[in-house]
Amino acid sequence: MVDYLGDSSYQHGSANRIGVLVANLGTPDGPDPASVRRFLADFLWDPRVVEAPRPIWWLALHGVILRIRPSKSAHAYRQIWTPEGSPLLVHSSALVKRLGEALQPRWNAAVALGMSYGSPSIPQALEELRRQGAQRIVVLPLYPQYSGTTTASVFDRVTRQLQRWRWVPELRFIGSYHDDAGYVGALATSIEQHWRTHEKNHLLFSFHGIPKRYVTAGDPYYCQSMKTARLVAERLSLGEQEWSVSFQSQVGREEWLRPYTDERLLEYARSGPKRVTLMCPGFATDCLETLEEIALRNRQLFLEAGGEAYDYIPALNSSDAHVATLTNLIERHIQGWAEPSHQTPAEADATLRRALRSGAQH
Ligand SMILES: C=CC1=C(C)c2cc3[nH]c(cc4nc(cc5[nH]c(cc1n2)c(C)c5CCC(=O)O)C(CCC(=O)O)=C4C)c(C)c3C=C
Ligand SMILES: [Fe+2]
Ligand SMILES: [Fe+2]
Repeated sequence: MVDYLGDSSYQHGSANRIGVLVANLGTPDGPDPASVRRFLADFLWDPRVVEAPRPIWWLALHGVILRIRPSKSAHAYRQIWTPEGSPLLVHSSALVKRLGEALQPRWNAAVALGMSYGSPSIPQALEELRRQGAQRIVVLPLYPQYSGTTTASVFDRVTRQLQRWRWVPELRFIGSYHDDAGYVGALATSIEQHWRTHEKNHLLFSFHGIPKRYVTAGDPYYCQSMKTARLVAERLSLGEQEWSVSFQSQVGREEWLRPYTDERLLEYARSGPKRVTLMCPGFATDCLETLEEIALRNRQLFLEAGGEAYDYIPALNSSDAHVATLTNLIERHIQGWAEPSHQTPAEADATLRRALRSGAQH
């Protein structure tokens, strides 16, 4: 159970460092059915994601879903796969690299990317932070709106791994940033910039859906999504007819949050507005659900049903505005941890080594 008994170098490398674990959902290792199957088996078995009685769900998952969905999803992944790999991983890695460049010099913080499903995993990221001497860890799930299905599964994976640590770090967990002024401002600026070079059309905010039942049971996701959309619309001084919200990516037969993005787009294609701008504020980075479902599939659906114009505004990804916003968010959660240091990390290390040599207990 405890892996680190007798590891004398444990956390002494650069004592008292701050670690930042940036978490995202994850993605398959490749756009082939076998890789997608491995990813979906892990993802869809998470009781945070699918709340169903385990034995029945196991039979449905392994008996039906994992026999059909992997090849369909692999086909979708192939439409958006890049030479560098899955867009979600490419954008998340670039974002985390830039966050590291911003946070390392100011706080001597170590930053690592960990995914709930697939790799790099959350345990891998935590072990990397531990190796780098992180004794205080901020966890930032890249989900602006809290949901039990996403944010809480990051929490589960973090705490499950920390149960194996002898010396658990101090921990701060960022639950959501759906109404953060920097985040709202970055979205609004991104839309304004888009409208400088494209026509200003009806703005449809499409969020990933979840089963309606979860919201009825207390998940704040719907309210936080609506608030984000309202705040961005207010920043842009949009009138009531100029924007709306919908929910995408339903899976299965149960009712999910409405209106569904594809159904809403078909209504718009028939009876207007026939010219739309799409944005997905709930996705910190572009991924299958934005690039294949929104930018390709729904665009085609809309235009073939009589729609006239359809623009997709990319996620914030590793843009300057996103890096600045998240750096600021993390720094606010570091406050009070990072006291002005009277010793450089090297001096602190030397002090510790002296103490250990002189036989001091620790
Ligand atoms: C079956 C239930 C699902 C729930 C509930 C759910 C919630 C949810 N998901 C995201 C973000 C992402 N989901 C992504 C892919 C994806 N999601 C589901 C199912 C549920 N999601 C599936 C089966 C898949 C895999 C792809 C497919 O087969 O359709 C992704 C993209 C991953 C990628 O590799 O690019 C993201 C991101 C949120 C934010 C959310 C609840 C708020
Ligand atoms: Fe999803
Ligand atoms: Fe999907």
